[in-house]
Amino acid sequence: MIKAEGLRKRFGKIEAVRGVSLEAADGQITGLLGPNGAGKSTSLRIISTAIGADSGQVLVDGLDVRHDPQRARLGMGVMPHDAGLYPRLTGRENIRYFARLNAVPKAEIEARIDQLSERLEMGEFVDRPAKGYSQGQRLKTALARAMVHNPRNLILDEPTSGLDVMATRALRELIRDLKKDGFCILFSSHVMQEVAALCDRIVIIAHGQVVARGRPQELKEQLGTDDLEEAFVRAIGRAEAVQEEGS
Ligand SMILES: Nc1ncnc2c1ncn2[C@@H]1O[C@H](COP(=O)(O)OP(=O)(O)OP(=O)(O)O)[C@@H](O)[C@H]1O
Repeated sequence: MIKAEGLRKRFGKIEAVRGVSLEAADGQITGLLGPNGAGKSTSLRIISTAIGADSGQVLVDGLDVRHDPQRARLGMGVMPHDAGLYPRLTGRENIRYFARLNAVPKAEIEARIDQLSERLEMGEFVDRPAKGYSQGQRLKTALARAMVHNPRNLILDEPTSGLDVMATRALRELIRDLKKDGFCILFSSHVMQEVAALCDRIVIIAHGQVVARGRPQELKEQLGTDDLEEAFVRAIGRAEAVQEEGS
């Protein structure tokens, strides 16, 4: 369970995140949806402790990430926007390195990697250097790495970006399976169809602020349309109108 309250983050003159609050429950898929530059990655980076917020609070399974970042991190698996693999290491070595960082008992590491490699259908490439990986192979390795310490909360930043149709479908299936297993999944996307296909709850963000939230059906009702894509466009349009009034 992830709970963020009043997150704010400024980079010089740019206020990237301006009071974002959101909740992602166990056994649910929560989508953070917004156009380019809306503040999705920054919010997820704050939640996953990659960067600190200027203000606001993040609780992961009730633990305040600022007070106990190490313990909070053990409860989270994070797949950043750029997979961030070490190119000279093989997939297995990348995953093993993370397992050690996250205090997975040495005796369990190889079995865990084999299990994940099978679940994610990594095949022979897991033992090849990451340097030559395709985008899909990079993502699978990054996901295995995020899951190696068996965290209950998964944070995925644009997980399907750059994947072909088949790989996107496979990843969606996997995310649905993880949901059935009770994981709390929070992922970001700028593609409405992507979020519509997967999410139980959607949080729409624009200009660093949450502009609408709810189940897909609730969003359609709130924004007065039967079409989820149109609902997204209307929510963003309203945020832009408010932004222009204020400037
Ligand atoms: N390290 C940084 N230094 C300066 N500005 C930054 C930094 N990180 C993010 N920003 C700015 O903050 C704003 C929000 O960026 P962010 O990456 O969170 O958006 P996003 O919603 O994830 O966008 P995208 O869909 O394009 O990845 C943007 O204007 C971006 O340029």
